[in-house]
Amino acid sequence: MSALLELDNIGCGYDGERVVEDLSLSLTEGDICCLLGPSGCGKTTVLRAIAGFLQPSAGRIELAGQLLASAEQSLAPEQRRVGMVFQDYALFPHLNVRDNLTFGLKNQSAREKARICDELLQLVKLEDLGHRYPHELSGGQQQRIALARALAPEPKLLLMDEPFSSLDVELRRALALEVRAILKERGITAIMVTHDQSEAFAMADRIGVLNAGQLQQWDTPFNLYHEPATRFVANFVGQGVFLAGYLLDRHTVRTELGDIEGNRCYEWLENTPVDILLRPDDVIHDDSSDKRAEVVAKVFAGTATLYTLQLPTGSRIQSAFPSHHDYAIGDHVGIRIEADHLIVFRREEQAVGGSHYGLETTES
Ligand SMILES: Nc1ncnc2c1ncn2[C@@H]1O[C@H](COP(=O)(O)OP(=O)(O)OP(=O)(O)O)[C@@H](O)[C@H]1O
Repeated sequence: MSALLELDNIGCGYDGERVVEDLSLSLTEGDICCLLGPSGCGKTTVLRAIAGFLQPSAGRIELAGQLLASAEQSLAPEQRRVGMVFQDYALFPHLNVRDNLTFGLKNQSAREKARICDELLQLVKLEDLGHRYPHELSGGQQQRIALARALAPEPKLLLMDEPFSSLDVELRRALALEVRAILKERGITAIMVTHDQSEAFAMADRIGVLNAGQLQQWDTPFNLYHEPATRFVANFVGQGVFLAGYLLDRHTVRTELGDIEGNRCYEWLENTPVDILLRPDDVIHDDSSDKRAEVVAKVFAGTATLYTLQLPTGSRIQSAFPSHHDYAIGDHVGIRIEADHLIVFRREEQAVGGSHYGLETTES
């Protein structure tokens, strides 16, 4: 599949101040992507630049080979064939659902508009509500109508800015999956902005993680979790903690939990100080293990309980135990590490000898 949208080193901001720097990404036709990141990192700013509400001060934005914007020129929003769904639905309160849906259709006959309307109402499964006014619809129904309205002019690209954030958690999840199915059915290419990871994971083929206006990684949900490219992504996506250690050889990290061997080769020298990312599913409950840790916090989550465990040196790790193992704060539990995808980042300090990090306590 070819790239539909290309952002090439764009920079943009407000009042001469750059908010987004050197951002490049390429979106394949038919893909749904999410921009994910903490509040204020620039997600909406990127969306506004693509929609045409903000002109980039550097770089180029192209859609299907056509230049949408650069520092020198900018195509008007209505000429871009880019649809937009907003957080607050933005339906016209004085128009009923059918009139909302056809509002943006200027060149079609009444008959053609009626056909498009029927088709879209069927797509979002609200066939019987065409006569209702926005205030007579639930939040989820309003957002489905807002989606249908954005699809009516057949945009090449759909942008959605936190489309589910006004809805309660249960409805958000359900609607995220439903909207994904609708977009896939129509082969719509879309970008959604969210700061909710589970929503991004449920919706997206590809996720861009932003921090302070910089794209940290543009990847599949699987790779973001298992192969985070930066410390920020490792911290921001999923759960887990860093445990200090140093490189024993090119495959093995020595930590206070013993020597942990991963499935890859590191290019750093022996004794390089590193931090190893341990996800809760890398730390396995094992009563027969001689590695012990103290339970210092626990969060029950149905099928599993997330324990925060303190090691003899005071370092803390997390582990998800099946929830029928019920331990109390202060209990000591056996653990072992099972980490195939060993995620390691170099720690910026002097190389160390073998007696650091309380390793004496865990070496046999
Ligand atoms: N119209 C504006 N004028 C000046 N600064 C702005 C304007 N809009 C946004 N900003 C600033 O630009 C930065 C990025 O804002 P943006 O809305 O893109 O963040 P975001 O990642 O979408 O955040 P959130 O998740 O909170 O919506 C913030 O520091 C914000 O204060």
